[in-house]
Amino acid sequence: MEIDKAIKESDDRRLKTKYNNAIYVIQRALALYSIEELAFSFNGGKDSTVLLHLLRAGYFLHKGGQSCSDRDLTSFPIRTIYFESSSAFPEISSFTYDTASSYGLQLDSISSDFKSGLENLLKANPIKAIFLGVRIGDPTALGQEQFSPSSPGWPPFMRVNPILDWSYRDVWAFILTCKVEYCKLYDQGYTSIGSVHDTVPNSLLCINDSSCNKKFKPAYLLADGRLERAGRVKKLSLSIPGHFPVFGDSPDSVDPHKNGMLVASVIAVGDEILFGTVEDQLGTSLCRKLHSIGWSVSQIAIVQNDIDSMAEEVERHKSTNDMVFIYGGVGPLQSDVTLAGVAKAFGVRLAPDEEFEEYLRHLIGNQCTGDRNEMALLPEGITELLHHEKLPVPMVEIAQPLSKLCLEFPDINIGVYRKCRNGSLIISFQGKKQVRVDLAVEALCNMFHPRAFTEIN
Ligand SMILES: Cc1cc2nc3c(=O)[nH]c(=O)nc-3n(C[C@H](O)[C@H](O)[C@H](O)COP(=O)(O)O)c2cc1C
Ligand SMILES: Nc1ncnc2c1ncn2[C@@H]1O[C@H](COP(=O)(O)OP(=O)(O)OP(=O)(O)O)[C@@H](O)[C@H]1O
Ligand SMILES: [Mg+2]
Repeated sequence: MEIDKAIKESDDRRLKTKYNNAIYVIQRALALYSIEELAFSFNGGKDSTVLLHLLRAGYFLHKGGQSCSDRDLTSFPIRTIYFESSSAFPEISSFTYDTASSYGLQLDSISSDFKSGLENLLKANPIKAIFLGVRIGDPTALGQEQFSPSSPGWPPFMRVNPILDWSYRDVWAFILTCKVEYCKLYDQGYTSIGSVHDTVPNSLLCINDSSCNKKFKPAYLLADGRLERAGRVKKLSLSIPGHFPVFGDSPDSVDPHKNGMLVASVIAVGDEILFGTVEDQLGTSLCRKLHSIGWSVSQIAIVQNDIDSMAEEVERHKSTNDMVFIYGGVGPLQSDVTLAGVAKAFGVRLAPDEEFEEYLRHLIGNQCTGDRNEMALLPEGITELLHHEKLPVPMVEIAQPLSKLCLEFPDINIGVYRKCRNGSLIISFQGKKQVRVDLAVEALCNMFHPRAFTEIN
C-alpha cells in the first residue's frame, strides 16, 4: 500500500509515531463497528485529506495487508459524507468531487446544516460512528478524545478523531511525504479553510513582489502552525471595541488592543518566588524588552507550583492576550508542574514527544533518558517546538539525580534555579527537620564529583 510504504521508508520518527497512533485508532474503530456502521466526514480540507489516506491505509491493513492488492482500494467501502454549502470555495468543492471519483468514494452530498443533515443520515442508515479530521488546535476539539460521543443536543453517534493529536506540521509532513494531492488553495496562502465569507490567505505567508502585488507562499511553509487560523476573518462579536474583560469594563480603562498594540502577559512559576527566597528578575527584563518592541504587558502573575493554580492562571490569560510568557517549573522535579498546568488549561494530556526526546538526547546523550525521558512530556497535540540554539533546556545536567533525590526525600522541598541565564545552578532545600535537610544535601553531594559544587550553605 503506497501510503504505508512511504511512511515506513521515511526517516521522520515523529511522523511514524503519529501515523501508527492514527492507524491504531482507525483499526480499533474497524474492529468495533461494521463497515455499514461507519461514515467518514470529508470536505476537501487538508485535515480530511490526510484522514482519507489514513483511512485507506487503515482499511487496507485491517483487510490483511499484503493479501489485498492496491487495486482493491480503488473503491472505498466507508460511506463518505460531504456537507455542501453555497458559501464553500469552488476550489474546495471541485477538489472534494474529484478526489471522491479518483478514490472510488461513495459520496453523500448533504445540503442541509450539520445537525439536521446528520439526523436524517442516521435515520436512513445504520451509522454509529463518524471519522472526523478534527485536531486539538481546532476550536471545536476542546475536551474531545480519539473516541468522543457527539455532544448533547446532537444526534447520537461516536465521533472518531484519529488525527486529534496531530499538529499543523504533522499534517504537512504527511501530505508531502506521501505525495498526495491536496486542494490548490493551500498553494495560494490559505492555511485553514472555512467559507468564502470568513477565509482569506494567511498574511504570515505574504510576499510583496517588486510590482507591489500580493503573493503568498504555500501553506506548508507556515513556520508556526499555531497561527494556521490567522487567515480566518474574526467574527463580528470579537471586534466590538472595548470588550476585553481583562482590562475591565470601566469607561476610562485603557485597552491597548484598540491602539493596535499587541498585548502580552507574564506568568512566573515557583514557590521560591512566593517564599521570597528568590527574586524574579526575568519578569522585569521581559517587560522592558516587550515594551521596547512596541508590545504592551497586561499583567505579571506569580503562581505556586500547583497544577490547578497553574491551569486557572493560564485559563485567565489565554483568551485576552496575544501571547502569554510562562517561565519556571519546567524542570524534571515532581514540583515542576508548569507543563501539566498548561495541558490542563487546554484540556489535553501530557504525552511523550518524539521530537523533544530527540532534542534532549542530543543535549544529554542517552545517560538520562532511560526508557522514557520524563522531561520529554509535552501537552499533547498543541505543542510546536521552536528551535533556537541558544535556548538551553533547564537543568538537563542534573535532571535524573534530582528526580531520584525528590523521590528519596519527599519531605524536603527541593528547588532549582539560576540567577541569570549563564549563572550557576542554585539548588535549595527546605524542610521541617534540619537532620533530613542535611541528609538530602549529603546524598546530593555524593552523586557528584567533590568539586562540582562551589558553595554549600
Ligand atoms: C460529522 C460532523 C459531526 C459533528 N458533531 C458535532 C458534535 O457532536 N458537537 C458539536 O458541537 N459540533 C459537531 N459538529 C460541528 C463541528 O464541531 C464544527 O462546528 C464544524 O465542523 C464547523 O467548523 P467551522 O466553524 O470551523 O467551519 C460536527 C460536524 C460534523 C461535520
Ligand atoms: N462541510 C463539511 N463536510 C464534511 N465534513 C466536514 C465539513 N466541515 C468540516 N468537516 C469535518 O470536520 C473536520 C474538521 O474541519 P476543519 O475545517 O478543522 O479541517 P479541514 O477542513 O479538513 O482542514 P482546514 O483546517 O485546512 O480547513 C474535517 O476534517 C471534516 O472531517
Ligand atoms: Mg476546513
